[in-house]
Amino acid sequence: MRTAYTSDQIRTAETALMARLPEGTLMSRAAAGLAMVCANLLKGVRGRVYGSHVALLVGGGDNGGDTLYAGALLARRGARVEAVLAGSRAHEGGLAALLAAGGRTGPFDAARAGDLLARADVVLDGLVGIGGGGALREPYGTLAELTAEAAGLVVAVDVPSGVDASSGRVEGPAVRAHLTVTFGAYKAGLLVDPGASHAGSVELVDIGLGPHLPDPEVAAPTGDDVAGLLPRPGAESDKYRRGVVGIAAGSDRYTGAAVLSVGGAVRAGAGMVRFASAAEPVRLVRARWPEAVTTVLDPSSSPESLLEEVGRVQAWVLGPGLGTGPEAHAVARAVLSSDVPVLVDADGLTLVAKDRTLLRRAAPTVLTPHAGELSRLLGVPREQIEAARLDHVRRAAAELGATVLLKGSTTLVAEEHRPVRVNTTGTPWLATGGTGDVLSGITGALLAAGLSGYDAASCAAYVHGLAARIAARGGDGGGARAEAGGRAEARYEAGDGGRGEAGYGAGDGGCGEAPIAALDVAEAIPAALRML
Ligand SMILES: NC(=O)C1=CN([C@@H]2O[C@H](COP(=O)(O)OP(=O)(O)OC[C@H]3O[C@@H](n4cnc5c(N)ncnc54)[C@H](OP(=O)(O)O)[C@@H]3O)[C@@H](O)[C@H]2O)[C@@H](O)CC1
Ligand SMILES: Nc1ncnc2c1ncn2[C@@H]1O[C@H](COP(=O)(O)OP(=O)(O)O)[C@@H](O)[C@H]1O
Ligand SMILES: [K+]
Repeated sequence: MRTAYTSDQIRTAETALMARLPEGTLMSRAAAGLAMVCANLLKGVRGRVYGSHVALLVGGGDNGGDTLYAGALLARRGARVEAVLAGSRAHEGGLAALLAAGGRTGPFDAARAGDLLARADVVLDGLVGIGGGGALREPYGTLAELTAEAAGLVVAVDVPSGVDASSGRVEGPAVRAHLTVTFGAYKAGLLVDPGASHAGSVELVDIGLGPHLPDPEVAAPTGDDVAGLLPRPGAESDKYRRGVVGIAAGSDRYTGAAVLSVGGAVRAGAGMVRFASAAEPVRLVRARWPEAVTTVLDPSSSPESLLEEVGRVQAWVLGPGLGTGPEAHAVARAVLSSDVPVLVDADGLTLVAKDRTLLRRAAPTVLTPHAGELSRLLGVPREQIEAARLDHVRRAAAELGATVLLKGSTTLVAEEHRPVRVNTTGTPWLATGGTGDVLSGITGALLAAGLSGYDAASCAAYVHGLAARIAARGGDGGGARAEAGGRAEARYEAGDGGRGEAGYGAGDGGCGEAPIAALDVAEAIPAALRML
């Protein structure tokens, strides 16, 4: 599990560690790690450190201090290091070290900064780290914007300046780094969008903080974690023990969502899928997935007897394509009255947003909204949710008493009193109609197999993202493994090399990926499971 923390948690841990060490030890550890990563990058792009150009953007705090010391180490190895001192002050020891090593410094001047950035092989963003707050003030904001035109690689020191380290919020100009070298522990804002997409690939430098860290705020399961949680059939298994999932989805008007949700469940390994709906979706599901056992619901039945014909299930998926009228409401009421875990998605979420009494139940509930659906559930504008995803997914879990999986560029899973789980797989090609329906089926299958809502949702998101990447790469597992992942990994191979992440972590929709249809994602689930 990759764990991540807020700035306050990091500061508390640092204070405890610093009390045991001579002054300056942590900064020198951080700077040494940073310089080593930069030296490797320079060797990659220039063949050697000697003679390369390095630009330092230096703020007035310790983030600037790290940057100056790292610059000094690179200058000692023959790099031509020039610093823009953007603050009213600069870290004294760091500045002295850089000058003593032959580095050059100067105050902020837009033309000079632009010139430096055009020449540098590597630019270090040391404007602001965990001490940052709110939108960047001038001249930091201008410098952050100028980094977009840098010719070389942009390396963020600890955190990309302009990104809130605790939440990933970005309130104004912010550095978009190819690589972030972070110290001591991952900051939550590096894993959650929009911060995550500013951070690029993230490399952790150990400064000995580990024993002082509290419980994390955020955790990103690795492929090994997911593999350890996924159910596997044993010799004693039969279809009932593996888990029967009920799917109440689709309507005469919306039929595709039902086919996709059932596909997700079948391919994710449900022991059996029982599908209950109107006549037309039942006909289509039977045609595409003959494995599913289907029931045509009689809308004139009472809520108590509506699902009687369906048979026993261990978990329900409710909502994709269900519609939002009185008949759909009756189905939602019947499903949510059951004593088994229920996943509510799509139209089911609209029904629940209008009638929160549906959520008063004893068995676990998993809600899988995208930002628009969460906006309806919480009564908060969608943009606010997109800007502060971590805060809102936590709030939803607490307020609605459910496990909440918030979909989007970084999928988050929240449950009260647990770290928010961040998904690391996926590709922007997933942003196409119907892929969420597939996710609902995968999650339902895992719930039926007995995983908790929290584990089912986070494992399903991981498998779904992995399947999408395999599908986007043409369904060839071997080819996908040979290629590197997101833009940063492709260039620096800086991923953590964990199972799945090296070749299949979050993609950027570029290199070697092509558009996918939702059914392709369902079909690629077995290939994804084989990799875990
Ligand atoms: N603690 C440790 O043990 C270790 C810490 N380490 C390092 O220290 C970093 C934290 O250092 P820190 O606490 O000095 O804060 P930092 O991130 O440099 O920011 C403060 C500066 O930013 C400025 N500033 C703030 N907001 C701003 C805005 N919106 N717009 C513009 N300016 C803004 C603020 O300006 P001021 O408010 O003072 O005018 C001040 O100058 C941490 O990220 C890591 O890199 C490592 O060495 C490992 C050991
Ligand atoms: N920019 C993006 N990058 C990666 N994944 C995305 C992005 N946008 C959406 N997704 C994923 O695509 C899926 C879309 O689901 P959803 O919004 O429910 O669509 P639908 O209702 O059409 O099925 C979710 O799994 C979501 O996390
Ligand atoms: K920074």
